[in-house]
Amino acid sequence: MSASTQRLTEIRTQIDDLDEQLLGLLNRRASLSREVGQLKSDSLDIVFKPFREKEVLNRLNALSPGILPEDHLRAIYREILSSSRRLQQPQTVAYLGPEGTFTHLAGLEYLGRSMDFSPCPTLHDVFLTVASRKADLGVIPLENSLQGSVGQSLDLFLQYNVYIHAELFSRISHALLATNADLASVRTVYSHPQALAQCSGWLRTNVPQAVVVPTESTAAAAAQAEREGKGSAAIGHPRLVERYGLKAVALDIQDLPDNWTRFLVIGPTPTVGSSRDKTSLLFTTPDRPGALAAILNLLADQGLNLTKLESRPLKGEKWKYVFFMDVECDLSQEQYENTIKHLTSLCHTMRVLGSYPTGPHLYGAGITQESS
Ligand SMILES: O=C(O)C(=O)C[C@]1(C(=O)O)C=C[C@@H](O)C=C1
Repeated sequence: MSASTQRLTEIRTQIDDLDEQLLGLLNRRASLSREVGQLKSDSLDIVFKPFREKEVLNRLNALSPGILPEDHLRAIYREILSSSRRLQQPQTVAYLGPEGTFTHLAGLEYLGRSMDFSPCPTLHDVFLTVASRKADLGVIPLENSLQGSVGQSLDLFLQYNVYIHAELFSRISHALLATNADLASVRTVYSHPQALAQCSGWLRTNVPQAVVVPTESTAAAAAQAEREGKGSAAIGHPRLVERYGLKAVALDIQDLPDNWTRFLVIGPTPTVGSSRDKTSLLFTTPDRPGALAAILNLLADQGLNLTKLESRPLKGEKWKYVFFMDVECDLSQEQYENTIKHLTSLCHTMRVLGSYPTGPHLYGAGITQESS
């Protein structure tokens, strides 16, 4: 036996030994998690605690000697936490399907593979499924760094009593997918309106002859392109290639390379407990001069930073608007009780959509980076 073969045998024996220890430790962790699950079920508490998960990940990252890269540590723990949640109680996650949409892939990368992911044909169905408690959680796209808000998602918060539990940012890289690799033969390009808009420059330059047709999702577009064959293409995640038997005719076709979508994890009940980083609010203002300014001044006086303020038309009431606001602070804390009361008195209607931790930035393939 050569020296290197002997060393290899020694190393593998040590790895086996460490794996045994890891197995024991993972089982002990699982058993403790089950106990937490029992306590939660006795007090009707929610299984998914994103702030605690962020705390676990950040603490380990700070303690890590660094041989294992941060991204790997986070990816491994994503699955440990996913399994831990499942041991407490299997969780169904509704998402805008079918399989392979950006929402699905972002949800998998954030929540891990031990969740029961359940596709919904429309965003409306995701909200309905969560609000009617047919799913424990839902994943929805909220806004894109190039195209702005997904108006439908904002509007659906008005229709359904669902709450925000977590957010995540996912890098979006689009591909043109078709059964046939010849760009000149493309007559129709299908995709979700957001994806079509994010690639509009590329489409104009590279397939000017093609008609663009919106679909409910990028994966639905891929299925359509596959059904129609030659002459049809779809825009979506390159991974749709395997699911729908298509070719990736062009990669990275979004008009700007740094293309990110912010997704939200929603649930049927509000979150409670430990301190979170930000709060989302939905409100309407009285129809009088300075109504919005009074709200903004109140937050400014408290030293609270706004990270988003967007108005949407109030359906059925022409030229009236509803505001969606993100505040960089956990307004559910007791110290903000008076601020919330004051805010509510300044609004016509006001709903706290949730307080939650600042989300990680996901780069695909399970490698993640936490935002600062
Ligand atoms: O601390 C909890 O509340 C737990 O349920 C434990 C645990 C974990 O495995 O660390 C599992 C699920 C939660 O989302 C957060 C953390």
